[in-house]
Amino acid sequence: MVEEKADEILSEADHAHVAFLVVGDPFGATTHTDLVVRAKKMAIEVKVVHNASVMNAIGVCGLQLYRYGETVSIPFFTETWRPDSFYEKIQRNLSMGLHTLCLLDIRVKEPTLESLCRGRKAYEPPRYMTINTAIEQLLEIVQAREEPAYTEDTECVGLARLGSEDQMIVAGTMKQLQMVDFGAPLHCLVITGQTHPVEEEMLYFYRCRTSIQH
Ligand SMILES: C[S@@+](CC[C@H](N)C(=O)[O-])C[C@H]1O[C@@H](n2cnc3c(N)ncnc32)[C@H](O)[C@@H]1O
Repeated sequence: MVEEKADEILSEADHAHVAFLVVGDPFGATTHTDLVVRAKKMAIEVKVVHNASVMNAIGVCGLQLYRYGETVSIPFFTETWRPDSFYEKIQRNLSMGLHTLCLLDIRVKEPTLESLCRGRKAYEPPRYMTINTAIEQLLEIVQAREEPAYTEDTECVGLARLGSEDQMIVAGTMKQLQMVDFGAPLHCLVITGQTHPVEEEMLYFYRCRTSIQH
């Protein structure tokens, strides 16, 4: 709705107070910033209540928020659509020694192919990308590259259900993390850049061992 029918949200503000609730921080997504820009252009007063975001909650793994480069989003690959534009961003971050936060695709309310053809409303079951699928796709796109920015031995941190009682954080190589069952969504992944000794000390607590880490 915020992407396609923002006008409906904004036009209500003519005669009523409108609240727009988001997951995470309102400025954790560009579409929300766009909504504020449009509201301001229409002279609608905007008040923001900030919230915790995945963008700062990942600090829990010990990698310093100051030492991250551009965040990337990893979409589900399909048979015919396998975009890899995130690769250059990861490469750039790693060349500067910076960490990369990878946000993983969420597919909810996706119309089924059948419903699109028949004009009836039916949706695919929701899908949330796991850390395992993200790593599989990340490794697939470096297969054909001569000097890949990362390999299956690159250090990463996988984080699941951040902020909940059963959050799970495991540090290890891509190959190691691929073997871990992170459980229910949401998942995200950090590709580790150069680390400071204090970052290493903290990562030690989450290092991939034979038992599952919490
Ligand atoms: C498009 S981002 C939206 C972020 C949100 N606006 C915020 O500020 O937190 C959604 C992605 O962030 C990551 N994410 C959000 N919350 C998370 C959590 N609690 N634990 C792990 N990953 C999370 C997942 O990869 C998820 O698919």
